[in-house]
Amino acid sequence: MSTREARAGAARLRVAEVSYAVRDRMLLDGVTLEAGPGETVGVVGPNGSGKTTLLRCVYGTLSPAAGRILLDGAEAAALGVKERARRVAAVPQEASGGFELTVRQVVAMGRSPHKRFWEADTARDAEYIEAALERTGGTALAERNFDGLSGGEKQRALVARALVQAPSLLVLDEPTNHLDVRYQLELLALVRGLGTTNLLALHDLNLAAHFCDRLYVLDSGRVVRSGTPEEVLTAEMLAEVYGVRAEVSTHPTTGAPTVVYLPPDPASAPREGRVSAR
Ligand SMILES: Nc1ncnc2c1ncn2[C@@H]1O[C@H](COP(=O)(O)OP(=O)(O)OP(=O)(O)O)[C@@H](O)[C@H]1O
Repeated sequence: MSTREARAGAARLRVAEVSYAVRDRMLLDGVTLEAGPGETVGVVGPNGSGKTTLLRCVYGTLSPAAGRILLDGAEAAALGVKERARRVAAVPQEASGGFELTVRQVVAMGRSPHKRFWEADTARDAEYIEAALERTGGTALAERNFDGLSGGEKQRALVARALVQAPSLLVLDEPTNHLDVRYQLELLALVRGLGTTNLLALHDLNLAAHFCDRLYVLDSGRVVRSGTPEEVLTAEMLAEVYGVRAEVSTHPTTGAPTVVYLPPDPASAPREGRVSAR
């Protein structure tokens, strides 16, 4: 059975005017975002702009101070923990400890929202697990200790765990961070091909252009641009939001916008809070 067959459907996500503050600092300030069923939506923006905070609010490890998060029209906060986990699977940025579990055991944990806590794994669970391991290139890692894996291998195991959860919304925070270029491309193609609704934080704007249907740009906790990659990825946006010079063209083979970064103009002063060019 493929993970595509296992999927419960694709969710409609609506984030409406969500704010989140720590002490008196607004990390998210009235963020509104939508992802339609089956859409792959990218969240981009400079370091510290609020991407991880937003994703955590969506997958439920943070509760927004204001605003609403709706899954297929239902308040996410009102869903039970297990029901939310049946609908939303997350691949967080930092893999926490594997508690000395094997990769197969870590991946199997993704089935738990679908089971009673005393229920043993069934043959069907095993099929989900094998299919997810295979699709993420993790079959050969299955009996390895999770804590002993490289960053990229851990990332792939966590994606496999999210797949066996059979979510209708998949939330991935910098999923390509530790991956070599082949796995970056394979992983994003896999995620896009699942048919789930996908929300991804990405730093690589060329990958975002190629794999996302729409993008939201965060800056200082606010959405400052949104639209198709063609609409959002402009030299003007890169200068304004990231403080970099860039040229954007349409790739002759893929047809996607392609960003080429230029060295900083020595005549222009560095942006406040940014590392100056050496
Ligand atoms: N618990 C916290 N207490 C105080 N500040 C926090 C806390 N969590 C996050 N922040 C701050 O909130 C801002 C947004 O953080 P967040 O991790 O959401 O950004 P990001 O866009 O994901 O960044 P990056 O691209 O570096 O991963 C940052 O300035 C961060 O330092």
